[in-house]
Amino acid sequence: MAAAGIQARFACSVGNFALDVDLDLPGSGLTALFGHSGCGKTTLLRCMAGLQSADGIMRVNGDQWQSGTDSRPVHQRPLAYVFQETSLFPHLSVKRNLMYGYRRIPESERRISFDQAVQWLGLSRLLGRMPEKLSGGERQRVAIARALLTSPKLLLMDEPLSALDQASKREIMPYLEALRDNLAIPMLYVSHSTAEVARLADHIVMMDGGRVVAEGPLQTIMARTDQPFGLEEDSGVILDATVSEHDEHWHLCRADFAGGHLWLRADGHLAIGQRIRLQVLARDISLARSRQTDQSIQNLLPAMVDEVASDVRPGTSMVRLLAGQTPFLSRLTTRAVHTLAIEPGQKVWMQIKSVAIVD
Ligand SMILES: Nc1ncnc2c1ncn2[C@@H]1O[C@H](COP(=O)(O)OP(=O)(O)OP(=O)(O)O)[C@@H](O)[C@H]1O
Repeated sequence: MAAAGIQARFACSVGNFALDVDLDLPGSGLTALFGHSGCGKTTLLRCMAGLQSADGIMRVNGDQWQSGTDSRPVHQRPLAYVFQETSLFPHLSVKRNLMYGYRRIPESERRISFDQAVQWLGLSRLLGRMPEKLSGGERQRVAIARALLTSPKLLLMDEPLSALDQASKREIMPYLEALRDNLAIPMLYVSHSTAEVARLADHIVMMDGGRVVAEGPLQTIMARTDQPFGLEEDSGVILDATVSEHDEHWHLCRADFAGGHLWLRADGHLAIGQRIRLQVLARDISLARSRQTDQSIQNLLPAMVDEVASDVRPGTSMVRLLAGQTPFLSRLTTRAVHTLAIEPGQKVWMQIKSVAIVD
């Protein structure tokens, strides 16, 4: 049976820059390509698309696009590419922009219906508008819907939000989350922004100097004590959780995740059953050998110490913990680690001072 997932192995040079990657990525969900400017993210997308010639292999859910010198040209690769700057046809309405690619796909090969794309991107009220009458965020939503209506098997997005202001970014995020949760095809999403990646990604590829320096599920990468994500002050884990209970009296709500539950301040808009992403920063978790109830912190979770990275900076250590299978990070002084004799395998209580909803 054909292998699921994306196999992308490329070696190429562009001027003085060399790209050399060997990736096996999930065949669905959103994979973020992350790294400093010039590390090769766009070059990698261009190789995948066949826009940049490279030696290598490209397979998408069992469909081979390239193997050695046998390489399908870009127009024979069923993918869609969304860029930072949208290029809608200025003389066509939103609806006609959307129909442009859709009409060219034979009905039997259409995998996403017109109505479905319009609904996912919230475009029903915009169909009659001309592109010049759209905000930047609306234009980008139209561009994404138009890309989907070509029925791609892979969606490539190169910094699709970077030309937008903060308000437009916030507005478009829920649509991207809906795509991540509903689209059957994989999405590769280039971004510089840790906030975007924390909110949207299921999987991360970190690049540096044309190579992959870390790769894996978001939760796993964020919980590494060596912090390949490059975060310092903001190191912490991301949890997928579900709102399960409201405590009206104390204005709190309970969010369940795979390894337990956490209480957070109830924002009126959270509905029971709603899926949310939570961030718990390493600096907001302290550890105790026993369950301490005579203190103010309410979120107390039992966990096992998985790894201790001493002196990640002078005097500061990073402790990786597991609550069930869910990893957490706690940043402690190295003195506290010694005083409490924190070591792998030990059972401790995490005292979690603050939990934030990623939005
Ligand atoms: N046509 C070209 N000729 C010469 N060098 C190039 C060319 N295109 C890209 N490069 C170089 O290749 C390297 C990788 O570029 P690439 O655009 O892939 O990086 P990136 O990670 O996407 O960066 P950014 O986040 O700034 O978009 C850079 O050093 C760039 O200068």
